[in-house]
Amino acid sequence: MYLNKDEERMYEGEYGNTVRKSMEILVALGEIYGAENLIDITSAQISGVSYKTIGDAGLEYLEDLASDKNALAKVPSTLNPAGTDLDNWEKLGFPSEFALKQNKIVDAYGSLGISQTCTCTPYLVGNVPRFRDHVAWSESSAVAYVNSVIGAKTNREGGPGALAAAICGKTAMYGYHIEENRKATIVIEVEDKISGIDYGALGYIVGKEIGDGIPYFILKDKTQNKKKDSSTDISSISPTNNDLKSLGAALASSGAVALYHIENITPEYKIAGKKHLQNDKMFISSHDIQNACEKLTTSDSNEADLVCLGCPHASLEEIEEIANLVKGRHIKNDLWVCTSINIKAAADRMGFTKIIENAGAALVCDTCMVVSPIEELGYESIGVNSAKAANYVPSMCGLKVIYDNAENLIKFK
Ligand SMILES: C[C@@](O)(CCOP(=O)(O)O)CC(=O)O
Ligand code: SF4
Repeated sequence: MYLNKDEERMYEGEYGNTVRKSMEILVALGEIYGAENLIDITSAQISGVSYKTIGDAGLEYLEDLASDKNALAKVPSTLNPAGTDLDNWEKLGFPSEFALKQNKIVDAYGSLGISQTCTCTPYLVGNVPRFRDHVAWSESSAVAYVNSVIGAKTNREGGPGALAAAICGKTAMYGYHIEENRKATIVIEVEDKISGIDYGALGYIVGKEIGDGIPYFILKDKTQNKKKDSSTDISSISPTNNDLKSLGAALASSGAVALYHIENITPEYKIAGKKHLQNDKMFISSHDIQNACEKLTTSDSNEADLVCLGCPHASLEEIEEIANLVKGRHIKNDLWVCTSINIKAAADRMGFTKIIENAGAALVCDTCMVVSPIEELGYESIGVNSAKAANYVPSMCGLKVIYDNAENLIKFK
């Protein structure tokens, strides 16, 4: 692989051990994937933050990298969710040994110049690349969002690869960084109008079917087409950014999707094309969506001990919707709304946090139902409106799942 003079100096260790090790990781990845050179990136997003997923070995690795005071991230970089709410772990009942180790992990990242904002929706809080920027992100749902909705370019990096990229300000030129590799591989025609949890169910079905393919969605609404007496072949419904974050998260969790296109909606749909895909088509009906929702529910009961919303981390609008739903009422189940500290600060000011807390629920920052040790908090069943969470919680936490919209999951006294 070709390295320029400065990259060679990094590789030889002239900038210290951490830069050298990081450069070695980037070159090794580049060689595995056949990259010819490195490219500059404008941002990084680093997974591998929760003590639950990286353990003591991960903590040691990070403390070793952070002991080299010459190493600092070269580009704006943020962290994935941690295993606890870093400020309120005690109040929420997280085990103290876990919380202590968790704080050490986040401190090590901080010493490396990585922003200690722990969120899987960094694109809502300032880590916002521009169209066509090269970036190195690793949270799979954020990778899907930044590639598809924003049109920046990233591979699905692993945690160490994204951290190495942050420290060097570079990544290897292969995969989704190359224009040619961003073309759609299958057309998915969604025949009936979808909303709410249907987007997650759709992502779940398609991800399972296509693995690491690139879907080109056409979202239709049969009823509307009938009314207009036309059956045009273009997307006729318009998902919100929240719908897109649910769709991408699900696609990336049941499959290894990193990029999707939606006709008339996402920025690259015209270049990604569908003309070359005459024979590669899949049709999804409301019946398929209903089946997927049922499959994602593993609990026999219709009432969960804990309802956990915000996977990926909730936006301010989603928090407002929850506040409107619970305002002046008392919730029977425990309810967590997971988000970033930045969005919570805005929710505090808007009065949403107070409303949610008065109803008996909590706005939980920095963490989520998958990467926190909820299995140690005595819950047996969980209600989620995220297909990604529904897909991961049984194996990552061992709880029974109910997959439904928030208004059906939250029970009132
Ligand atoms: C499940 C996930 O959202 C969170 C756990 O990842 P990690 O602990 O940051 O490695 C990771 C992913 O989907 O990329
Ligand atoms: S499991 Fe969901 S909430 Fe947790 S880090 Fe992943 S996307 Fe975010």
